[in-house]
Amino acid sequence: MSLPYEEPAALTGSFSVVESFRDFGYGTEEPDMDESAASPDSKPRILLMGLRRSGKSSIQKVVFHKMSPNETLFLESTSKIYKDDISSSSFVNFQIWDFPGQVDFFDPTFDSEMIFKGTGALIFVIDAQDDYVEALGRLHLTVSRAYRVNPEINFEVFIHKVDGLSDDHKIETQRDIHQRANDDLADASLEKLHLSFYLTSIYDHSIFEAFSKVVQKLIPQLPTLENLLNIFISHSGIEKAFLFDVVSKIYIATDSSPVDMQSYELCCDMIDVVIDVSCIYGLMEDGSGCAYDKESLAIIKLNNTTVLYLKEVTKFLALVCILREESFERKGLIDYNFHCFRKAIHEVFEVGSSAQHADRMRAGSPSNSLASLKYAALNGNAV
Ligand SMILES: Nc1nc2c(ncn2[C@@H]2O[C@H](COP(=O)(O)OP(=O)(O)OP(=O)(O)O)[C@@H](O)[C@H]2O)c(=O)[nH]1
Repeated sequence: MSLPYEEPAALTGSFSVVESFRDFGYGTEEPDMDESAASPDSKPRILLMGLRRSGKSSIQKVVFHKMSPNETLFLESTSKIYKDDISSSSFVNFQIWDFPGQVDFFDPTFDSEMIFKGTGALIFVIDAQDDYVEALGRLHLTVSRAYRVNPEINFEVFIHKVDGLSDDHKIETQRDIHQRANDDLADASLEKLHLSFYLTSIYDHSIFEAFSKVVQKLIPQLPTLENLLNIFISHSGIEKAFLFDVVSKIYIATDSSPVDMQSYELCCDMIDVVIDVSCIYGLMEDGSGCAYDKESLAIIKLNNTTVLYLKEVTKFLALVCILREESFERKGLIDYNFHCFRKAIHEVFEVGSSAQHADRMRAGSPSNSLASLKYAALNGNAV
């Protein structure tokens, strides 16, 4: 039985402007004429590869199309490359190409030049519940071939379906796969080819976390975003802040304190609550209106003196913060600093018109307002 193709969540339809990066095929809030004219195939891409039934389509459907994990049981095997352009619904502005498990690199119709040249990341999915010897052989063949065409690709290995494994077994499997894959590369004198490994499952948040990290590596402005988040939280008494792509719940940046899974899950759940409540009570009677827009703001006080604070940053992005109740007493300060932060984010992504962008590029100077941004410090002084 095949499931009908699922449109991204309801909130996507209400978005009206395009927000995206420029350097890696990302644009500005004003739709760029060149980009809108560009063929979807020219967009940078993330490839999902791996053996049959390893879980590639499930990952793509769960992360980007809100399919519930249980529904993936009914997904049919992919028989040809499925190109999914998610840029209309998400900040993540590239294509995801889902490959069929039986792809044959030696088939003359397989154009590796065309496929690997415009690729930003290649995700190789290994089913950890299955015998992975064949998958390791396939991984080696795939990455070595892709590396020869394009050494700039980020190679990411998802050790997938780990929900069926005990904690010890997970660690052991990861160690073993890591060791064998790198030995194979060393034997082929491909030590420079770097593989990153993630333990993933569609039945918890690990798949969103892993995808977040894959996407972050493709964001040229990541250090700037992290810096802005660091400044924002340190001046506002906030413990942790994530910049979320609302539709996919991928976090595209966070401050430099370590991410613990629980905080990330808490923030993901908050997004779900906000969107659900907004869909029920925020839309017009005829169903028109936006579930997520400029006014989107939510504060949730937990019974352990923790406060969750969500605010709209751009039409695709939300800032979700975790802070203590005492710090939230200075809400005015937080709001002021958020205002500065939001402005800076818009500057980073060149929210201005494409003409302004071109002018700045010609002048070679960063934006003035970003340089002159002033946060209010906790002691009241501007910094
Ligand atoms: N337990 C578990 N099962 C999963 C997970 N992800 C996917 N599956 C299951 O794995 C099976 C295969 O998933 P698909 O997404 O169709 O696999 P695929 O790699 O796209 O398969 P092909 O299209 O044949 O290449 C489905 O029954 C999924 O429900 C996971 O994280 N945990």
